[in-house]
Amino acid sequence: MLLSRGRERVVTAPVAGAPALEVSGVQCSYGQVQVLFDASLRVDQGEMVALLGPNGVGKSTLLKVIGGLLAPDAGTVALGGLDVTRWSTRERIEHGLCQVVGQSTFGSLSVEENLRMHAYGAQDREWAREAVDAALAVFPRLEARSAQPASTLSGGERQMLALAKSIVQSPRLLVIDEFSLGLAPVVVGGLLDLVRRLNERGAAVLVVEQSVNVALSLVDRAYVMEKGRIVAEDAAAALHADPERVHALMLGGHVGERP
Ligand SMILES: Nc1ncnc2c1ncn2[C@@H]1O[C@H](COP(=O)(O)OP(=O)(O)OP(=O)(O)O)[C@@H](O)[C@H]1O
Repeated sequence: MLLSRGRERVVTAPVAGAPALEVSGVQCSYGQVQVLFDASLRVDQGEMVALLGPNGVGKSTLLKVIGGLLAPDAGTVALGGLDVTRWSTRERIEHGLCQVVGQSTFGSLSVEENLRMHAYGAQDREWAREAVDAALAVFPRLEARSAQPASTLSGGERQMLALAKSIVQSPRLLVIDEFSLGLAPVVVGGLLDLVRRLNERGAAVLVVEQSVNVALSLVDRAYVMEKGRIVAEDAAAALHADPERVHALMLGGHVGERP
């Protein structure tokens, strides 16, 4: 089914019951150097999943493939049951993908202007205004700073703004890369609550996170990546209960090989 919203937008509705995200057999290279080898993972609708692994194993590269920033040499990416492997990043966003990478904001614009900019993509002014108000209501710290330039926000507040943008977008799939990086534990705790709330509002979540404890406290299931391959997959509770196994996996051991 095709949905039209605004002049240029033609968005395809997801297939009922299909996973929010399905990555199958992805191979990817930078020049002659292959970085991803047959990488596959799935995030069901309403599910929260973590992608774990030591530095440099290919996690961010896989996120770039999911976001359409890198074309895979082989394999497919499906969002809501639709093969989007050849879709542009913009088309994927219109189809419900939102990627939160770092603390990306426009520093010279105010908090509110940053949010409105994201909402403009909707080309529906009334909806945009409501979405910005709803996002500010979820983040009282941002609401109090709505007129302040984003460049003057703290790291945690900037991360909140990045997440608030995702509320404005109402994504079906929220992909977050390293949101705890450099933030105080109390701020991370608040952000985790907000991601849970976004999930309750219907977003499936894929999070790449260096801190295993942070990730496992949030998600239902986790994949572990090593040297461009997914080498383990388990329920977060099972991984949480077996810190030695997780430690070995994060050090690049081969414990708990994927069948
Ligand atoms: N633009 C690029 N050109 C060439 N090589 C790259 C490029 N980006 C990443 N790489 C290499 O690809 C490999 C995987 O990098 P990637 O950033 O995906 O790993 P990661 O698991 O996200 O690491 P980290 O946890 O440290 O962020 C690394 O060896 C990295 O040096």
